[in-house]
Amino acid sequence: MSPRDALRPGLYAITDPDLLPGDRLVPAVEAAIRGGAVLVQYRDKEATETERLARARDLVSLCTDNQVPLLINDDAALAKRVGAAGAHLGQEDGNLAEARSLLGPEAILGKTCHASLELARAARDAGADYLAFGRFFPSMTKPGAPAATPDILQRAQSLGLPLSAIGGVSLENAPLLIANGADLLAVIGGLFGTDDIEARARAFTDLFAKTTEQELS
Ligand SMILES: Cc1ncc(COP(=O)(O)OP(=O)(O)O)c(N)n1
Ligand SMILES: Cc1ncsc1CCOP(=O)(O)O
Ligand SMILES: [Mg+2]
Repeated sequence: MSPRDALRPGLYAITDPDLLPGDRLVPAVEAAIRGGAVLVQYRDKEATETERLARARDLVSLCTDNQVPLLINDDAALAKRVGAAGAHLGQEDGNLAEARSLLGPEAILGKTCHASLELARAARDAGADYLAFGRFFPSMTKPGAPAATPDILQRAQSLGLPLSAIGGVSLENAPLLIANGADLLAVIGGLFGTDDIEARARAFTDLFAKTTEQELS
């Protein structure tokens, strides 16, 4: 199965260098995976290039062993260098077509669309594999990120790609995002800011099963 085919609904665990300094990174991501995370993103705007390379390599090894795709934030070239499953690109992080030609047809490429259907359409047409919206709730990690409301998830359903929701996602507000159509819950503080990462990941994961069961009954 290609990494793209492995994309399925669930918890999208995104790392943070302040919450997971140094040696805490790998065990924390391991715990998130044990708790059911379906996708991992290495996001680190603080480390040196050498540190980023080493940490990305450690995560590729962990995620490959666990058959969970690892995406690199902002940096398709680093994704290529370490053999990651793909990259997440914001509006200022370079072009999807270039990332696709660098990483190949099987790579997973995500694109930030904030709260804009127009950006989402453009991302789909440029070859994104999932569309990322948010921030939906106040975020300590990125307080200034442009705000979105859950109805954008409903409106983006027609684009036919998996939808990711980010920004202040917690166990309390996650059901609203899932009910509005989020396939992936992208979480930093609400996951890696907790004492028991595995339990929190499992609790997020269980929300997907519950919402699906409710939809079926
Ligand atoms: C899954 C996901 N969604 C949104 C973002 C934000 O990307 P971007 O707008 O480029 O902001 P930074 O993360 O680079 O600060 C993301 N990384 N992942
Ligand atoms: C990267 C990013 N983009 C929009 S909000 C955000 C941060 C999400 O982190 P948290 O889950 O801690 O709010
Ligand atoms: Mg970015």
